Amino acid sequence: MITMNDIVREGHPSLREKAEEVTVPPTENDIQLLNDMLTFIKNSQDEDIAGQYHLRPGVGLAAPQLGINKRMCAVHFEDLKGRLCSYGLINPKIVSHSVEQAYLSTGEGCLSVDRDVQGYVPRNARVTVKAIGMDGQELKLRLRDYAAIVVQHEIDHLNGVMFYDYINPENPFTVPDNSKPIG
Ligand SMILES: OCN(O)CCCc1ccccc1
Ligand code: NI
Repeated sequence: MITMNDIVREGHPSLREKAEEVTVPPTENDIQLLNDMLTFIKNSQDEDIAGQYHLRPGVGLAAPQLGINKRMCAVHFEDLKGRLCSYGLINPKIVSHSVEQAYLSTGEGCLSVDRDVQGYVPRNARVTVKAIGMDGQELKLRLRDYAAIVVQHEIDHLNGVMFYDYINPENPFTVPDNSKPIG
């Protein structure tokens, strides 16, 4: 099972590289890895398992965080309206997005960042994502607010982008005019 020892931290090159497209159709190994990533996220949200294996709770994980430079990521969380959002995404691509931006009022964190980085992270409030799912089929997701923020955080990892790259260095709590707080 994936544990925190498998997650690379800041300074590891794979967090700043562009990950490679997964060949289509994905191999059994690709699907198995995505399953393992999804299982890690679920485990990290289970008090008992997380306590036993010292897992930091997370709502997503991207393959580069395991030092694997493949365009794969997984998300598993309930959005602020209690809707379950659980996906393994292969070669995800944002095909369109809103002009309006959104940011988590709590700021963001990252399993690959062992420090607290304060500040707002402005992102697209709504995104349309095309990807290949765990079943090898093409899927299209229309996401908004919290779900849009989490999936953008993960897709950023596939492009070597970290959440704090978006924080305004002069004033970390300034946000663009056309952005709204989430949560
Ligand atoms: O890349 C996954 N990750 O490091 C875990 C935390 C994910 C995450 C946290 C806050 C806002 C959006 C996404
Ligand atoms: Ni992260």
